[in-house]
Amino acid sequence: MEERTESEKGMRMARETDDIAAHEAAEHASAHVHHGHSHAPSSHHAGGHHLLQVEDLTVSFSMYDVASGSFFGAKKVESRVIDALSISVHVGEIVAVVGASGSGKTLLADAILGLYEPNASVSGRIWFDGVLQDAESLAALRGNGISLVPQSVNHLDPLMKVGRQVRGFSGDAKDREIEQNRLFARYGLDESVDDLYPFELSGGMARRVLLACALIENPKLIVADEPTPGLDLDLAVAALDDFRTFADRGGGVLLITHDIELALRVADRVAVFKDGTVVEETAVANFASPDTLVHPFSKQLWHALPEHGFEVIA
Ligand SMILES: Nc1ncnc2c1ncn2[C@@H]1O[C@H](COP(=O)(O)OP(=O)(O)OP(=O)(O)O)[C@@H](O)[C@H]1O
Ligand code: NI
Repeated sequence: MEERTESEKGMRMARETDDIAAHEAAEHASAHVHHGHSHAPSSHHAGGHHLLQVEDLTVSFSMYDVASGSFFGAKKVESRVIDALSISVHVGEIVAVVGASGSGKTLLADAILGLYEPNASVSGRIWFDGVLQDAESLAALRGNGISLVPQSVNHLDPLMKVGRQVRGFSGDAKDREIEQNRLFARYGLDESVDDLYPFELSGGMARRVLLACALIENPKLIVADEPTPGLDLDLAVAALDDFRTFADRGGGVLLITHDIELALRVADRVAVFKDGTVVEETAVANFASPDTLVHPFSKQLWHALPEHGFEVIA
């Protein structure tokens, strides 16, 4: 019930330059994680900013607590599902977000895309490409700088043929068609899929279509919310390799996934998510051993990996 409730209507607009200056200073004071991938290391030092920077993000929902009395006397309660979360993605980087089901990963994706449920109240700061955003500007960046690979295949328009959806409504029609053909070939989608409606797709095909929709928009940042379930291993690997290529060419990827093994293959850093916040943000290399991981939950995740015997430690 403190200052957070003041921002019911969306992201607080903290446009004071002092804020940003303080943030940049803090950023440069903290040690950067360097990794083996071949992007220009100057890209984030020169500009002094991240591609994406989320600070102190909090998302709560107001709901009626029917357990608290009679139905009509039910109190309205606030449930905080994302709590003071910070995360960043540099140019050239894939940051994997791993964690338990229901820990708020999809809500983080939604917040970055400027998608809010009517009963949500959101506070915090999100910078994209060095510019502080609000709910409206994030919504404007959707498909136009930031692309989402949504978790649910229900995001496809049920009444529009697949090819039309993949090509979208901006850009040069001819270029889009060429790119569509390339993506279809890449993901083993037959030409005939162009003419299908979403309900005619299998789950795996729908996933591949969602990937194509995001990649064709030529974004700077891809937020991928569980992009691989339902894909064969080689298609999942192909999808992640594409994210790697995309990042190496100067993009950024926030990769939300349950598949830690696959994530470790391509990511530069891992953000471990628990109960609505990032408990540890670490270089992929630190996942080589539980000793280089700091938080007990990260160690638990390590032990639960298949090659470490699915060991569950209380
Ligand atoms: N509109 C809403 N109103 C109330 N609670 C909500 C709403 N949307 C999401 N939640 C709650 O927020 C929590 C986080 O949900 P979210 O979908 O972000 O989790 P997740 O980490 O993506 O889970 P999964 O790994 O299963 O996809 C859940 O407990 C969910 O029930
Ligand atoms: Ni989710």
